[in-house]
Amino acid sequence: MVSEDKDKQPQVTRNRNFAMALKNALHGILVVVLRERNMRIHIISAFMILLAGLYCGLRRSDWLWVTIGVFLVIYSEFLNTIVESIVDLIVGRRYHVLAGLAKDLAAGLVLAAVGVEMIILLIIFEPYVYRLLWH
Ligand SMILES: Nc1ncnc2c1ncn2[C@@H]1O[C@H](COP(=O)(O)OP(=O)(O)OP(=O)(O)O)[C@@H](O)[C@H]1O
Repeated sequence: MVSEDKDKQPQVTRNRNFAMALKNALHGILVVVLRERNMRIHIISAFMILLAGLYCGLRRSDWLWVTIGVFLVIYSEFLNTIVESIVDLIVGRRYHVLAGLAKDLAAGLVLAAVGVEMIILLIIFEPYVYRLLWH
C-alpha cells in the first residue's frame, strides 16, 4: 500500500531509465503543442510547406534548407515556452519589468526565426514558382 501511494507521487527525481526519459520528453512535446496556439500554427505551416515542396519536386539540398528553416521556428517556440514557464514560476501573476523583458525577448526570438524561415523559403521556392508560372 505504502509503495503504491509513493508511486502516485509526482516525479521530482532524476529519470531512472531511458523509457522514463522518453515518456517525459514526449510529454513536453505534447504540452507545448496543446498549450501554445502559435506552435500549432507553426506545425500546420510546416505541413503546408511539406506539401508545397512535394508539389514543386524540391531537390535533396533544398529539403535540407527547408528543414533547417522550419526547425528553427519550432525550436525557438520551444525556447519561448520554456522562458514563459520559468518566468511564470518565478514571478507568478506579479508584474516585474524584467519578467516582461524576458518574455518579450523570447517572443522576439520566435519572430526573428520566422523572418529567417521566410528568407530561406523565398530563396528555395523562388525558382520553382517562377518555372511553374512562366513555363
Ligand atoms: N509578470 C509579468 N511582468 C511584466 N510583464 C509581463 C508579465 N507577464 C507578461 N508580461 C508582458 O505581457 C506579454 C504577454 O505575456 P504572455 O505571458 O501572454 O506572453 P506570451 O505567452 O509570450 O505570448 P505568446 O503565447 O503569444 O508567445 C509579455 O510579452 C510581456 O510583455
